[in-house]
Amino acid sequence: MMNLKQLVLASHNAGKLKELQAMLGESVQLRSIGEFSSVEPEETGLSFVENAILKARNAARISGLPALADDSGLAVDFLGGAPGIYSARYADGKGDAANNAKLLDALKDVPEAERGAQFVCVLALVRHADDPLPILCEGLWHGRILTAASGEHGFGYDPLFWVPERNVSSAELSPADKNQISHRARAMDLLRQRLGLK
Ligand SMILES: O=c1nc[nH]c2c1ncn2[C@H]1C[C@H](O)[C@@H](COP(=O)(O)OP(=O)(O)OP(=O)(O)O)O1
Ligand SMILES: [Mg+2]
Repeated sequence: MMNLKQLVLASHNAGKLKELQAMLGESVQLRSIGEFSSVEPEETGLSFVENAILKARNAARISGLPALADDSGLAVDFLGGAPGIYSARYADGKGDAANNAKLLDALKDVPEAERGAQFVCVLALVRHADDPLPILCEGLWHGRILTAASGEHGFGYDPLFWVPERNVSSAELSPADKNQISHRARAMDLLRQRLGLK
């Protein structure tokens, strides 16, 4: 289908690169778009799908290689699905710690039963910048937002995301465990199937 030994990851997030590379194994080498450019494209889409495609096309254009993009985020029930596609920008670009603090504040006094949330991941793979048929795969992960941060692993909102099936926060899971059950793992599972890698 395409030469998957040279796949560029359209992401400047080191946490994503680590997780996706671990899931793909050694048969596919993911190269970061950071090797080619430090300019991040503006994520102007209104959906995870649109932003994933936009990032993948941009990376393919810059690198000349097939490109994989991951657009992901946290949809909190009590907030009507926010921050959603704006998760990375929730605290106006001040970073993970500020995002987490803002989320804790937004859910202050909200009881446990109303703290449901989903991590969402959309993966988009394009063979070239103008590919008319991107491969799209989605994964969801259901959990709850904690009332305080817990755990040191992972990135982003992991310290605030309670994983009911394991009784720990996402940041308390080992990387290997997170990579078995996360939203990203589910999306990658579908992608591997679509590519005939499993
Ligand atoms: O497994 C996860 N564990 C914790 N947090 C996560 C996860 N997956 C996504 N997230 C959060 C991080 C960021 O606040 C937003 C993604 O935003 P998103 O634009 O897709 O990624 P990004 O800007 O960090 O890197 P890039 O766009 O270059 O791929 O959702
Ligand atoms: Mg981003």
